[in-house]
Amino acid sequence: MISSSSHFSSLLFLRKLSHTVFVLFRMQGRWHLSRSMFSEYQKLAKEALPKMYYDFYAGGAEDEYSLKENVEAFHRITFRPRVLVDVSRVDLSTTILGYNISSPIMIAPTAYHKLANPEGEIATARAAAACNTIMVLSFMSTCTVEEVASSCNAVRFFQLYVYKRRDVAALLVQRAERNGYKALVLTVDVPRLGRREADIKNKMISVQLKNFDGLLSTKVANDKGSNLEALANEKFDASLSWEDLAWLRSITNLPILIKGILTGDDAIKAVEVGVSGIVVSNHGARQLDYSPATISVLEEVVHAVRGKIPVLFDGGIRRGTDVFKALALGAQAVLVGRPVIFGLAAKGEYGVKRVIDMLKDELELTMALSGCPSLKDITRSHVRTEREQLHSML
Ligand SMILES: Cc1cc2nc3c(=O)[nH]c(=O)nc-3n(C[C@H](O)[C@H](O)[C@H](O)COP(=O)(O)O)c2cc1C
Ligand SMILES: CCCCCCC(=O)C(=O)O
Repeated sequence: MISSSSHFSSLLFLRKLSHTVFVLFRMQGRWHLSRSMFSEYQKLAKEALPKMYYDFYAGGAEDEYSLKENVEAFHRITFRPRVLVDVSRVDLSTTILGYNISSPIMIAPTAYHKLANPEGEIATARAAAACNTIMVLSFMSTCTVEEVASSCNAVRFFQLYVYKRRDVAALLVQRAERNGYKALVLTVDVPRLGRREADIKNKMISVQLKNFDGLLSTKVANDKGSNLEALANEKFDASLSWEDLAWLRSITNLPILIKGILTGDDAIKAVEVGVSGIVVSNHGARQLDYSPATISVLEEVVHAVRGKIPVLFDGGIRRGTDVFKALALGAQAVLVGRPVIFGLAAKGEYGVKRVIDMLKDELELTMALSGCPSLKDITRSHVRTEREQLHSML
């Protein structure tokens, strides 16, 4: 990782290769190739994991166009920093749905943490507590709702998929509520599972999830392709629609956020049905390939919402600069998926904490260098989007 250092006598170029930003720099007379901390954790995760699991975590849908775009669209946004602002103290703290957290960086819901580390979601939750941030526990968690709740004092939200067996979804919601989860995050972009070709080739497994013991089986074992795809086809309710928000509200008192919004039109509907927030997300590019990079649609959604509910964001966050860009374009906070999993696979709870701390440190530096002592100082005019750059050339 490159840190601020006077040892660098030259910095040759920045170039994008897949998810990795390489910087060739000259230090003490020799050329070195550096990579971001994210890609170092990704590399460690790849070494630590069986290929099937690594491919599941890292992969996207079909051609993986959106997977690359989620990351690369950030690279096309530049800064408009302000100088001579007192940044001797930089405050990253914020409030999400009334909960104070140390920075606007939260943990996205991701499935199957025990495939990355034997402690599973408990390790992730403990890292969230240590970083004083919010973890969104996946509906497809390998630890139970109760185990994660009793493992630490992290503020936890619970992500919900709606199974055809609505009674099972309702039971999980009630267990989450009883165990102190503070909000529900309804994921709406998986009526069917995206075509993840690595998982199909690897015949990705689906394990029995303890949350559903005694309720239904989540283990599918066939050798025809992705068992996850088979499970989703068997269990997920593809008929879920806007009308079902009323049903969800009738079974819980928790605030409901909708995750998976990509257009202003759907954002307006979300406000109309009365949810407490939305997450702009394309599911880490694992569902509809050629869906837009999430950062490229954030502003459209923010404008449509007109400040009525908080807009959260995920997809492609790999650097503190990415967090800053999302906030400048109107997100209240961001969620990170793969970086957390790679931290978990590489170094367990410590790895997750390191990944979050690294993003926080980078965000703090970005704020200082942009002249923003607090999050409210980050404005739209601190970034220049690709469209603005093109416009200025006309
Ligand atoms: C391995 C993996 C598993 C995921 N599982 C879930 C899940 O169970 N529920 C959900 O709503 N989203 C899930 N997601 C999507 C994430 O919540 C999030 O939208 C995405 O990872 C953000 O992109 P990023 O990985 O580039 O940070 C998953 C993503 C990955 C990579
Ligand atoms: C049976 C479907 C499993 C989905 C696994 C979690 C998820 O959302 C993902 O993107 O992967």
